[in-house]
Amino acid sequence: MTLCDAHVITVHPAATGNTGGMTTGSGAAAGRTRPLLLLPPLWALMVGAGLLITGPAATWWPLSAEGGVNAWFAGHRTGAATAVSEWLTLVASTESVIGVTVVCVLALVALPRVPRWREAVFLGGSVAAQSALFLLITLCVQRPRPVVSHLDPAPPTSSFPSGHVGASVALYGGLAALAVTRLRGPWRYVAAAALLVVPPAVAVSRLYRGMHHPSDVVGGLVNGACALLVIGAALLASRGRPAPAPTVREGGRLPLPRPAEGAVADAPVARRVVVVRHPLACTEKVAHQVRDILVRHGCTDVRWTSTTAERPCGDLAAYTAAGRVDLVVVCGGDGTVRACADALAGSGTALAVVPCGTGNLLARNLGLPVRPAAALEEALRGDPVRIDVGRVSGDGLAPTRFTVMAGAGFDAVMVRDASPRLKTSLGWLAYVVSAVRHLGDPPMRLTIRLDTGDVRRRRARMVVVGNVGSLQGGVPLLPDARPDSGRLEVVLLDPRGGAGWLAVAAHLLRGMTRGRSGRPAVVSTSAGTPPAAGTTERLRARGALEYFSAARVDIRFAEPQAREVDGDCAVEGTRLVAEVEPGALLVQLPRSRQPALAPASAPDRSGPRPGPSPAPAPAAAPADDEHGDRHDGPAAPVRPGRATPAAPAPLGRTRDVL
Ligand SMILES: Nc1ncnc2c1ncn2[C@@H]1O[C@H](COP(=O)(O)OP(=O)(O)OP(=O)(O)O)[C@@H](O)[C@H]1O
Repeated sequence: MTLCDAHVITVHPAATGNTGGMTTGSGAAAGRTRPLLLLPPLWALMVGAGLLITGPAATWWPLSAEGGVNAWFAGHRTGAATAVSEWLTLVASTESVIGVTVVCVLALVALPRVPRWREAVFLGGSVAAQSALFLLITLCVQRPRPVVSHLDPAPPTSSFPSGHVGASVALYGGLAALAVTRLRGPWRYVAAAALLVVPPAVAVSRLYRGMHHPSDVVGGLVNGACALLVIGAALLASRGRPAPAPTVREGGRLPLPRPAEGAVADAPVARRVVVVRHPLACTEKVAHQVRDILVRHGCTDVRWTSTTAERPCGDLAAYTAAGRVDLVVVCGGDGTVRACADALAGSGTALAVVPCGTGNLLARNLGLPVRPAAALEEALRGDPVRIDVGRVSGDGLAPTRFTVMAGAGFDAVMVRDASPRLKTSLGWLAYVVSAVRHLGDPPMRLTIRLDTGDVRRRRARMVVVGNVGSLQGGVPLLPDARPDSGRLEVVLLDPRGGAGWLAVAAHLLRGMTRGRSGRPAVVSTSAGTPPAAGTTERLRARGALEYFSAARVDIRFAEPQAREVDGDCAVEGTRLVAEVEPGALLVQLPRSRQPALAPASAPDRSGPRPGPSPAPAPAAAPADDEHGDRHDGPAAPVRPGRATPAAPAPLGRTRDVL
């Protein structure tokens, strides 16, 4: 089914998880792996060359002159040259090559905003393929080491081919290839040139140290280069230069290419689509992919709007006000998704997330692929699903909606103080760096009221109210949060000393490894008093984490505190009120993320449709809180993009560049 015949379903509570990596059709994958078939003939050729060198051709020129070359190097050894050659040998030693490869592979997966799985596999695969070829060749070819004094202990393997040289070609040549093809700017050529110097330098060092004949190092160069070319052809060749970026005109229709041959079979008729693009987060390449995917899915009426710091969902409100919009494709991070969700909640227009941000927590929690193109492709093949949104307000904080989490204290200062430069280079690790700086911040004094329950006094370093619960890496901050639960989950963090922080870390790590089984048991916190009706509360990690669940949460701080909404920082204030709008947002989700689908006739929990009519909200009886304020249940809904007149402050941009 495609968007054309979409119906409304509800998301299953377990529809969480995450995938990343490559999405390829089986035919394309088969074509791509074809170069790997070259490896056996390459091995045979190398073995043939080795047998020739050690057999009939051993006395032919230039092989007959190889002993002279080794003797010349041995006769010209100096202290400095020996030290340099020792260092070069170390750079290409088995331990170094394995260590550098592992670090680079991990960095390729963990550091970029979107994990570079293909590049990581290319690098690791090239080094592994080279090693395998080397070992298989030395099983068949036995060549003694040169007859000069050796500066290294001679390994038991054959002198032909050089393992050090082969490994250095695969590793440093592979890094050079990645630098040229995946980095930008002129300095990438400088980096590549520096990396490419390593293998020849290692080759000379092996001759100098008397460990190999010249033909051995040539064999090593050929071995490493062949492994690199074969694995590169299998993994990278099809992803060469991106096609020219589309001309995405603000508000304009896109020039429509003819549908590609691989167009989806059941492509719908023209659909009215608005693409909201954060121009700094969503690259031209991704925009181009989005355009092509939409075309393949038969979406011919596509309007693009760019966001700005002041208009975080661009002209979306104008488009939805002007007429029917079937789908809003959001190309940005959680901040852009939040702004669009705020405009679309209760409207019946579906939203598709193209994760282009640093955190992309909504996409991760909904189990969307983290690669932007794959996320859109899968979403368009799926169905619109209703999820809850939270609605947050406070002193100086205009009522607005969130899809992930809102909070105050530690997480808010972490978001506020994350360096824009580090976010660009390290991605979400920049938040970790910022968090470490605030580990010693003093706790907040606060009161919390759940639904119409009692006001509880607490101290905490952080309070987070979540619609979904996982942070980057699957850290289960709110293990019971479900985007369709009709409730919000709350956590108070109050670790006492280093032991408290360790207990929190251990608890979250256990939750990561155990997944859902790590959810906390329900316990009463107030000496035998059962949880109030409709709310639960739990203490975990030696009391450092306290969990609550409610449809409405009212938090007041003794002192003004930093606050954040879906990763955008808000002005400091003394109050944070959050309430759930059950099923208010339609999100296009892949079928694979919907283990159990409710029938198409599932009741629409979002209540009223767009416009000024009130959105649904949990029933809450009027009540006075301890400050004497009257709550008349959930507040009236926020009109998309509207701020309350009470001098609200807009959510702040936390970085200048992405
Ligand atoms: N053209 C622009 N120039 C500068 N800032 C912008 C622009 N467009 C949007 N913004 C700001 O970017 C923020 C949203 O960025 P983004 O979508 O990447 O969210 P994020 O919160 O950083 O998410 P993530 O953590 O997933 O990266 C909003 O604060 C918005 O005001």
